[in-house]
Amino acid sequence: MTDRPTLTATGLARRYGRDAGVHVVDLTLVPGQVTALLGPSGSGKSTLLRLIAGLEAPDAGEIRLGETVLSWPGQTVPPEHRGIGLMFQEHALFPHKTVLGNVTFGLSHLPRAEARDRALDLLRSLRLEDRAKAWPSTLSGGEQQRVALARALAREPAVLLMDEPFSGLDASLRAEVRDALTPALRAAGAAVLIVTHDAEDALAMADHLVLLDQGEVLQAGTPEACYLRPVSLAAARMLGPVEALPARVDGDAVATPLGRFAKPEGEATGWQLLVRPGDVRLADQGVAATVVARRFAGNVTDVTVVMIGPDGEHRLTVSHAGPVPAIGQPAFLALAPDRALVVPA
Ligand SMILES: Nc1ncnc2c1ncn2[C@@H]1O[C@H](COP(=O)(O)OP(=O)(O)OP(=O)(O)O)[C@@H](O)[C@H]1O
Repeated sequence: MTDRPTLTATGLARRYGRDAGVHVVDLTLVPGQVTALLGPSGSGKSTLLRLIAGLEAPDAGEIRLGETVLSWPGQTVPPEHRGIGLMFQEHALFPHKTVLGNVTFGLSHLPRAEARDRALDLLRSLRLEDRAKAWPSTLSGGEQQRVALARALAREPAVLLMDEPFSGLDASLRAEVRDALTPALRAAGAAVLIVTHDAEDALAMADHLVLLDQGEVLQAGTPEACYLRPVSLAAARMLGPVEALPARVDGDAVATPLGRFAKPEGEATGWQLLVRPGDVRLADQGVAATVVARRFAGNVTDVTVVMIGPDGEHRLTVSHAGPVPAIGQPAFLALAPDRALVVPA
């Protein structure tokens, strides 16, 4: 595999009106790594993707691929000259070409036999070799998705941009296709950017995760770091349900309704404790609470409890595997110190 360049976006901005668009964003896409860009609707994901694809020019900042400048204010190298592959939601295959014909389509610059070999290698890596002669209309949604990916990878792009690649698939197929594609994506050696609003897809696929909200990067890092050490309530919420409890500074600790925890370094006007439903356990001893609601959810039960603290009542929902006290009964709560997420309020 040849060495492929890294894509670097620095100080990138594209504004629509006063607030919309992307504000100042830095992003690095490394060859052989999958970066997931996660954000709610309207957060600027598609805008960022269009800027990187060269479909739009930025208002400020620049995009480089290795040493080559691809975009700068008001200017952009056109999409077809950027060495960037695109796979958008509507992954329309050519209906009148076979699977193999679809994958070799962009390889007319290669001798036929070489194009065919490369396409067959890719189809093999995506477990599609026995569908090479099939027509697209005879493929399942998941197979069509994989053919579209093979077609995008065939040209060996330095960067591959994928916009909501799994949005057309139902939940069970989605996980299967995603888990089949991820190793093939890494092996292809391109710098991959996946745009998604699905936290599960992002956590499952990404080497590097970027959380985008209102046109700004809230946090970037490994999925584990973003999940276990969120920088704010907004960042934590993007990766799953979380509740906030008050935290009062007391020396070098914070006092919370669930106990005392270390105060993070740094200054803030106030702090809060974030709690994910699976991180609090019902234990034999701990913080006293009363069960006010229970909901069976398969391998866990979601238990809502009320705790009475010096500063009033706090309600919390805990996902607990195992026996749960009846409504109205006492329960004792325990939060492991390494699961205490104390962030600025
Ligand atoms: N061409 C445009 N003209 C004006 N406003 C735009 C344009 N494109 C996007 N916007 C605005 O910029 C913001 C970001 O839009 P963008 O499509 O990038 O978000 P997104 O995160 O991709 O959303 P979704 O998940 O719904 O596709 C939105 O407020 C949108 O209305």
